[in-house]
Amino acid sequence: MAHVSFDASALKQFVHDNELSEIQAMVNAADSQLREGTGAGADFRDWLHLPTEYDQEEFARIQAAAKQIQSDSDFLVTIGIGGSYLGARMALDFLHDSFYLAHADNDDQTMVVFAGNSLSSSYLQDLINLIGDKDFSINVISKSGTTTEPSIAFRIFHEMLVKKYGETEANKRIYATTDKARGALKTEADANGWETFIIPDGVGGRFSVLTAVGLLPIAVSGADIEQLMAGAAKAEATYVDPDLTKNEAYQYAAYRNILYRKGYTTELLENYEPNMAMLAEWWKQLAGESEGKDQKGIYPSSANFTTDLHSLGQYIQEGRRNLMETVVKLDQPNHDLNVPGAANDLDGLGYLEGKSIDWVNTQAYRAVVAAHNEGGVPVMTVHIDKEDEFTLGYLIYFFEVAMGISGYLNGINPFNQPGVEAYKTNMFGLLGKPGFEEVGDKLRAQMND
Ligand SMILES: O=P(O)(O)OC[C@H]1O[C@H](O)[C@H](O)[C@@H](O)[C@@H]1O
Repeated sequence: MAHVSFDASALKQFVHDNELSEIQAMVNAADSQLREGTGAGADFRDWLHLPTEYDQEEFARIQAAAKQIQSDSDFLVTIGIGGSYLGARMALDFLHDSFYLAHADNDDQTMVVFAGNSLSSSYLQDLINLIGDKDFSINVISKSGTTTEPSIAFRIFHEMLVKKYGETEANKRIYATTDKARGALKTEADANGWETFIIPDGVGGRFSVLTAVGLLPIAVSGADIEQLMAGAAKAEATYVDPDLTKNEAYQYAAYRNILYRKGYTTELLENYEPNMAMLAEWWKQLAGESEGKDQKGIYPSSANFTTDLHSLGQYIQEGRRNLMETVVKLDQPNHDLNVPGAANDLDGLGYLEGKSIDWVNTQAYRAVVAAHNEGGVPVMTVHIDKEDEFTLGYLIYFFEVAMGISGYLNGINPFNQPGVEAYKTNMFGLLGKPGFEEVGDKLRAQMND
């Protein structure tokens, strides 16, 4: 059985059979842009071959660093935001049990915790309290080395580390993942002798989970990064033929573009497993930064089922008809339970007695697809067979390659993100960063400060 399979059978009333073959020529063109580097942003396609061409020396150093951290630390504070955070975070949720952090007192396990992904001081204080006087190391991750949120968090935990261990020992407990030559973090790392890992030039942040950015924290958590890469390598080999009848990742890209052009401008990535909520957050950056530009693009959103059927469900069923859905459906949960019997059957669930809860979950999924179809919402499904490293690597590559093709199909550069600078310039103005005084003055005048 395929580890990841794409199912468009519920699109029949929304997309005619001929439409897929009619978009094939455009897919061929997008494929050439992506594979041959003739499209915009061609310098940022090195993620395409990461699973098979990863620097083996660096991979071995990641494994060795993970072992070292596991042996000397109760916590790894992983500091980063956006592409320097979401991949590892979603992988941890996906690969570990639902109450991962509740095991923080287990001496045998190094807990990976995250900082620098918001500007919440309460969060930072809570994390400081959680670590308490336990042993910890830091993995600071930033391609640019100057992003505000991680830089502030790093100051906090760096200071805490030096206070606890002294300068020399602290320097041995800092692992910096950054650009190979440029940037503030690289300069600081070299000056202090921190072990460094590389975010390759040709890999943008949102495509970097299969570099040290994701691999080091994932390995520290105890997950098998060789299997993760093996799954991605299998996907790399699988999704090469541009023929839409043979390439399911390309099919996904094609269908979402066909639907987008019909007015389905928002896509919800959905799951039926709470530990996949962060998968959607990772996917939202991948899709949003890749495609939302030049005043166009599918708006990537998400919903967690069956939970949100009791909140967003009404809107999806009957609200404005601009929604499409992509369900990531797990076919085989790690655990299954049966619905227990009850003496009095007051809740009327007796008819489910002895049935597996996962079977109930799957019937819910099937019922929702039919209801949403009926309500005018096209639903696609990406089936995954289990929640393990191999399948996750496969799934990561499925979405990455689909996003590259999808961006070119919509006539944009999928690999830049010029729009993220606008708010930063304003923020630097308001914060009084040297060089941004004029912006600050102008904004304050507008705001009547
Ligand atoms: O890794 P860094 O340079 O710190 O960047 C972290 C993130 O922040 C930026 O604002 C970009 O929008 C993201 O694409 C990037 O992943």
